Amino acid sequence: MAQSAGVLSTSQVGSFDNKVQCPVCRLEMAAGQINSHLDSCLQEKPVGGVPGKKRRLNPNEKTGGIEVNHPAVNPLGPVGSTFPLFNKSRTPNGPSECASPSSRKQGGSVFCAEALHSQGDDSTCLPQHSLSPDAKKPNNLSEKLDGKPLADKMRPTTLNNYMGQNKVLGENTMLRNLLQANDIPSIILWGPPGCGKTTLAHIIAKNAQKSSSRFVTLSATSASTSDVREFIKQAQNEQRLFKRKTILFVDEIHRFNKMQQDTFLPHVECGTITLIGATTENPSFQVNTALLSRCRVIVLEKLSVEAMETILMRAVDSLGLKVLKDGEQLVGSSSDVSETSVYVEEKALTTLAHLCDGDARTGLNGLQLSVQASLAAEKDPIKQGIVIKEEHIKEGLQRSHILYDRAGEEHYNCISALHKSMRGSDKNASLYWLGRMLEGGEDPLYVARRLVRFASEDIGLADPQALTQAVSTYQACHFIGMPECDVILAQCVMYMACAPKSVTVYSAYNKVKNCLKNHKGPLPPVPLHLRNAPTKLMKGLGYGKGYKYNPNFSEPVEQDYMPEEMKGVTFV
Ligand SMILES: Nc1ncnc2c1ncn2[C@@H]1O[C@H](COP(=O)(O)OP(=O)(O)OP(=O)(O)O)[C@@H](O)[C@H]1O
Ligand SMILES: [Zn+2]
Repeated sequence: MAQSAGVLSTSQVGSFDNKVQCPVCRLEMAAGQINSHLDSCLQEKPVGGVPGKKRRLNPNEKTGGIEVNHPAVNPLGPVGSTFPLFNKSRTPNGPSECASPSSRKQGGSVFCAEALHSQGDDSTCLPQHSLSPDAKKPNNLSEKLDGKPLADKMRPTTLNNYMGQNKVLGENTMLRNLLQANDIPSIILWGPPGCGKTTLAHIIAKNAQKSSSRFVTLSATSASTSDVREFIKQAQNEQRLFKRKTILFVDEIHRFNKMQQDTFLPHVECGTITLIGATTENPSFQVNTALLSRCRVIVLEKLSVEAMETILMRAVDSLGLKVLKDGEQLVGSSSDVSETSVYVEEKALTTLAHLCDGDARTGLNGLQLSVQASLAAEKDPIKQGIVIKEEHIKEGLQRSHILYDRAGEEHYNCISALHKSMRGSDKNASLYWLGRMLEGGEDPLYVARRLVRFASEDIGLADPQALTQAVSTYQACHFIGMPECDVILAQCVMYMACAPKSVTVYSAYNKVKNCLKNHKGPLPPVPLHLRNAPTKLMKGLGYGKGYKYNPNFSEPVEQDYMPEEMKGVTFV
């Protein structure tokens, strides 16, 4: 029997004395009322129950930490919809004023109708339409560059335009097979910034949309535990009322505290929620083990230079830029130069692909900035074509994007490289790694703390002064901060690299720790003669008895300091 979108069968509604929540306005009501409520609720949703007052549709409307990607403003269209039912009634099927028959234009942004993307390739659609809020003026470059960052506009919506990551997404890989079978397990995407974690999550979600799953984004940085509970309640309702699964995308999942992660657990387990987490941090340290064991970890890699070149070329095409091959000159071939042409040197693109270190966001936004800067600098663009050169690209890449991820793996990799270079007494390498961290925005105190540790661990008694140097460095950095403290750290790093090294203390103390760890049975008591005897009772018990106070003896004193059973054990 045909059923209208808003009507639920009795079996979906469940028992009449059950309380359910309306998936549209989230009002709680008796299950028996939901059908009639939905009919009116879907017509028009009043704000706070005031009839007649329309609810505004905000772009990327936020409810606490829960981001409801609204199809009216999301280029992904219905994929991002939290309440597809509601949206269905609001967005009539069929084309509207966009140039492409399968695209719709709403709320100032144009996006492709589901139908086109789900056929496969989105390349026909994305470059033409999604670059500009006004698709009618595709030739106006600066308009194309307005609004959202280029990287966002270029976000692929199908696997066809998703570059690289062949190890996990190539033919016959587990993930691709699961994607094709539309059988998505809970996964954690682990990879460096801008390698396509969020993009992949969206592609997966879009795929799942075909089986009418719901896709919700939750930001681990802003969602509170009550947001999480609220979200789970909704997911349960969706499951109960519409038999609809919820795919939850949690960016930066490592930022969720253990309690928040725990809240998800049972719901991931029972299948109410399919979790897609993204993290730049090693999940084995940062994600709750119980949650980790219920998710597959997919490791994404930095994008290769070739993949980056393809991504950049796609952006160049969509912006309508022309590529100036190596050796080609603009001047002299004036017949080719049309009035408003903007050219980009092939060499400049290659440089960009190398410089962005596998981070597509940095690459695309670097391209955007350099194009914008060149346009702004050109006084008389009508006369001649504009050429974007390698140096423009280099300027476009901000210094802070020196390929250093302060919070992630890079942070640990670099500090480890610094430590090892100093240990190897390589001044140059030590300074280099220091520079990589500081110029990348590392906290100077983090480096200084490591120097303090190094002074003792690797230099130790070979030059006890090193510890003083390191502590002074820490304090100096604390007083003056960056950028002035950079040279202080450099001085100390040089000192450490050049200092003589000794690990005698470090390894002796390790032996002590091991000895204690491996001790079987109760630890031996402290010998009575070494105990202090502040009270009569203790004295009576023999505390301190027979202790030889060394200054009282002119000769070296023979006395045991180790417990009886440890006699003769040495660490140094
Ligand atoms: N594999 C890819 N193929 C094509 N474009 C990509 C790819 N990866 C990233 N991009 C582009 O880079 C942009 C940023 O990527 P995305 O948001 O997926 O990165 P991320 O890995 O989630 O990074 P972060 O950890 O910083 O959030 C996308 O909008 C898209 O334009
Ligand atoms: Zn309602």
